[in-house]
Amino acid sequence: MTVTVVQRHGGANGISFMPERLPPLGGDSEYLEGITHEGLRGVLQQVLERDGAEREFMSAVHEIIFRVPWLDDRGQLQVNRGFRVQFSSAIGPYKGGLRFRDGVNLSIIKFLGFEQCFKNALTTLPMGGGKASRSRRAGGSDFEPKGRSDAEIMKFCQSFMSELYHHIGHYTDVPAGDIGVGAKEIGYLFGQYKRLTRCHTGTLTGKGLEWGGSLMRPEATGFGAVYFAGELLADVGDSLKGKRCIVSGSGNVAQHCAMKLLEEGAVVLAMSDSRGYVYQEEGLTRDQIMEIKGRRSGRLEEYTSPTAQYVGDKGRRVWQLAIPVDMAFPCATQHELDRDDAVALAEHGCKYVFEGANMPCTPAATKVFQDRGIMYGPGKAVNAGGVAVSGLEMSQDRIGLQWSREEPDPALHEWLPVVQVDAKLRGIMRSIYQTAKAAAKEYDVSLAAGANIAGFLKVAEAQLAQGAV
Ligand SMILES: NC(=O)C1=CN([C@@H]2O[C@H](COP(=O)(O)OP(=O)(O)OC[C@H]3O[C@@H](n4cnc5c(N)ncnc54)[C@H](OP(=O)(O)O)[C@@H]3O)[C@@H](O)[C@H]2O)C=CC1
Ligand SMILES: O=C(O)CCC(=O)C(=O)O
Repeated sequence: MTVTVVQRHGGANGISFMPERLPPLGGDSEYLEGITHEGLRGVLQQVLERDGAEREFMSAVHEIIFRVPWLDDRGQLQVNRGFRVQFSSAIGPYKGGLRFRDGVNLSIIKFLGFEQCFKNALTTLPMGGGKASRSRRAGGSDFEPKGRSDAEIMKFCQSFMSELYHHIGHYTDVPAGDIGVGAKEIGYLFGQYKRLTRCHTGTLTGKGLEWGGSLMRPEATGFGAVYFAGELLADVGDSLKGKRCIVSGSGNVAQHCAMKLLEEGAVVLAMSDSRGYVYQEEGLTRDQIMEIKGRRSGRLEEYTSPTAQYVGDKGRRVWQLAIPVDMAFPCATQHELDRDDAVALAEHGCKYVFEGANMPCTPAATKVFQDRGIMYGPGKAVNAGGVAVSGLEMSQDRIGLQWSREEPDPALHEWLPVVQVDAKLRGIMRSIYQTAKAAAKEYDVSLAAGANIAGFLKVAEAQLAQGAV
């Protein structure tokens, strides 16, 4: 069952307009007018009770909220909530990740979609023969895969896709992974999509290499964050070599960020999860990070090492580690780094913060960075490498080829232009940095505001050129 909440005469922020399905804003009863289906009325009533305060935002975007029923291993019926929010398809199909995590709600999905819009605009990908990128879209569910069996995850994914497939397609809307959605979940989602549509198209990214995925999609976000940092440091006459770094999280983005930092000669002091962190004075080794990396569904507290220390997080977050630190890479989740954490980082000598996660620093934290002269790379620029390689995956799916990671494949380069995914990713991250910097200079604002302006202008100009539809 789907509940679509849209406004009759277009959205207040002028970004997205969808056909009318429900009456315009007004009293709650207006939303329910003419809806005779008992179940649908019940769901709508719940939506209004839960999210009724968000009327203005509800009117500006296309939101889809649906029930996801599935049977757990005990044969008990479970019902989760599924979400999808589409903002703008001005510069290409909607594009953005799916998040499966306890506590996911419409507000989180909206913020992710909003950031995604401008991030995608910054990627400058050549698509369909022109210079285009994808527009924003975000989705997910309050389903928590942690602690669930593979069979349960598969059943949930199949039920989730049984509704979502109505709204997606390789030229319409292309989901990917985010927190709680990795290669396994993408596989189950894709299988169900294919079963329902009978089409093997590139409708999801982050697919397995053998069935339409791109090399380097798993690494792309974390590697891209380090490439962005390298660009900024080089620009100010500094380098990553020997830099003492704290990386939060230990999931996809954090792991690849940490591995790339080591490759570039930096030192990774600590990594974390939602319960604590692992720390080693002289820096974690490649083997230790690889071992942490293997713990996707486990807990860091179960990680044992003769040298590294596990610290349970009882209000003392990884950012509060009382050791000299040069750089911070928050790569876990939104608002994980607050004002006190920013002050602690500043006091321990931190000079750079790069957001691998989406909006990990609170506004109060970014104010501290500004006041203390800490250089700050915003998420929509720093972590855009993931969606950029998703864009490359879409291109590969369209032409039915797989590009190489570094060296061109001699069998292909005779007759087709060859793209080396790693070089392309580096180039995209360089271009994002340069674009944000140029806008910051032109408008005399911070790098973060420069990234916002550059992303916004691309979307707005495309939209205006298309008659503001
Ligand atoms: N995957 C991608 O390509 C992209 C991801 N991002 C963003 O990067 C971030 C991480 O995503 P991803 O690595 O894919 O997700 P994963 O699910 O792979 O990993 C998330 C990690 O963050 C940890 N975490 C969650 N909440 C907290 C918290 N409050 N404090 C400390 N650690 C926490 C998790 O720990 P635990 O196991 O305890 O839950 C886990 O280690 C998100 O903000 C996502 O939106 C951005 C661009 C692309
Ligand atoms: O690869 C994608 O489509 C989206 C990745 C993502 O979730 C993000 O950029 O925040």
